Order: sequence, then C-alpha cells, then structure tokens
Amino acid sequence: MPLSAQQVRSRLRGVAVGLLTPFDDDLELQHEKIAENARTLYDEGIRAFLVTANISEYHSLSTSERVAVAETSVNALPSDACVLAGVGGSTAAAQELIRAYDRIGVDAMMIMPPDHTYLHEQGLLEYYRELSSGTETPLVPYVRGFDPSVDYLASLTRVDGVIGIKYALKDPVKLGAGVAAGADDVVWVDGLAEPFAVSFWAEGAEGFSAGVSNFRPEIGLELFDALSEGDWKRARELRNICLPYQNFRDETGQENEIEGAISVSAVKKGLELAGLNGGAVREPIRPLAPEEERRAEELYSQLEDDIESLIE
Ligand SMILES: N[C@@H](CC=O)C(=O)O
Repeated sequence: MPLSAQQVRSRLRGVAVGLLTPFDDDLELQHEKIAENARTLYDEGIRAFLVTANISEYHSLSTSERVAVAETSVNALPSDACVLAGVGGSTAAAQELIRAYDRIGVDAMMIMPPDHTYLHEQGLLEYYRELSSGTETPLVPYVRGFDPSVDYLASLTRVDGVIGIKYALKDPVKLGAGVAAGADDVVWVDGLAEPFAVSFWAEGAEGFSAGVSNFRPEIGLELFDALSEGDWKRARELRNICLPYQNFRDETGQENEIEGAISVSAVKKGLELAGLNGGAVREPIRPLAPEEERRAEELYSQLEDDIESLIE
C-alpha cells in the first residue's frame, strides 16, 4: 500500500537517491540489477528513491519501460521506502503514465521539468492542476531548466496534490523567497545534490537529492544528520569531500562543449566502484572515455579516503 501524503513528506526530509537504470551491452534493461541497487541502498539507510527520473535516464526510456522499472522498484523495496516515479510529456501522456504508476502503487509522482521550448507560468500551473486532478497520489514538481518568478514558486506550493518541490536552480536567494512566500506544508528538496545542500538548507530546504551519495549513501546520511543538528562546520566538511567527484560530473567529456555531459556516466562508474550496478548508458549520453574512467577511479579513491577520515 502506498505511503500517505504525510509519510511522503517525511521521507522527503532526508536524502533522496536517484535509482539509476543499468543497461546491458545491448542497452537492454537489467531489472535484477535495479532491484539489487535499491535493496542495497535501502539496507544502508536510504528511504527515498527517485526512479525513472532525472539521472535514471528518464528521457531514454519508453513509457512501458518506465512502468516496468517503477514496478521493479516498488516490488524490490520494503513498504516504508518512498518510491517517487518520473512523469513528463504532454498532459495526456503524463496522465496515462500516472494511471499506470497508480496501478503499481508508487508513493509519489516526480514531475519532470517541462520539456517544452515555450513556457507560460500560468500554463505550467494548469498542467500540474490537470495532473493532480486524475490522482490521489502526491506530486513533487521538479523545477529546473527555466527561471520562474517567486510568485510562480509560491503558486506551485498551493496546487492541490503538490506536497514537495525539487528545486534545482542555482539561486538560493530565490529558494528562500519561494519558501517564505509559499505554503507551509510543502517540503522543499535541494535538487542539485550535496554541493548545494548547505546553502539550500539555510534557505529552508529540508532534504536533498543525492550526487555521490547515490553510490556512497553514508555521506548523504551523515550530511543530513549534520544539517538537522545545525552542525554547520561538519556539514561543510562533508559537503567539501563531495566536491571533487561532483565537479568531475559537471565536465563536458570529450568532443563536446555541453557541461554535465558525463554526469550520469560518472555516477554509473561510481556505482560500479562501490560494488553496485552501473551498467551502460543509452544515447544521447555517452560512456566515459578510458582516461575519464581512470580519473573517476582516482577521484573515487580520494573520496574513499575522505570518508574513512571523516565518517568511519
Ligand atoms: N541529484 C541529481 C539530480 C537530481 O536528480 C544529480 O546529482 O544529478
């Protein structure tokens, strides 16, 4: 049975990992590996899982694959875990996906950033209202890739069914203004991972999405504890050990000028190095080049040393 809205809010007050989608060499889904990753991360203490979402390569999955991956995740995890499943596209396509997820019993809908070239804030609010009208399941809109007004953010918190917002704009001041202007019962989640966890927390975020914590969850869990206790010095120290690998994720890779191009491949490599399942990536993402693989290994080793000195 899915979690209640109140339980989903409580899971958002924590570390949300992206459950990545391992593909085999023929780029087919590896369901047993998704399930294994989910169970391992749960056993290590993670309770919120973003499946078929951003770094799960949402855009490279067909609708039926999204539903199948969400079902694998729900079945793999104990009932107190919160599964948020990625939803996007046209209103009709998104509603159909929501209906399929509701049949499976996901706990919340992670509404992907709009993939439309032209956007109107009121039209976008209408989109969320339409999605909400067809389900009792809570919605968590993902704000990324456009620069909305504070009024828009405040209105978003008041759309029926919206219980959390995944905020991924590099603008902590706007976050603080949105939190101040918005409804009190919405949980703001840092969508830019550990690097922004400290500044976003200070502005009112109560949880964060994982970066390196996708494969070393103990960092995120310790960071969350430090933030919850108001131990800013320790929070900054923990955040700082994440930066080298996170900065690597932001790089362009080879023969490309778009930043962040290696981000998902780098997390998949981190999963492999941590003994979890990464697997191949689908286009439009590229695998790491051999020298990037070596750099990832060096950075992982540095991260491991830092974890040993700071956590274990
Ligand atoms: N935390 C993720 C973004 C959200 O899904 C990342 O680090 O890429």
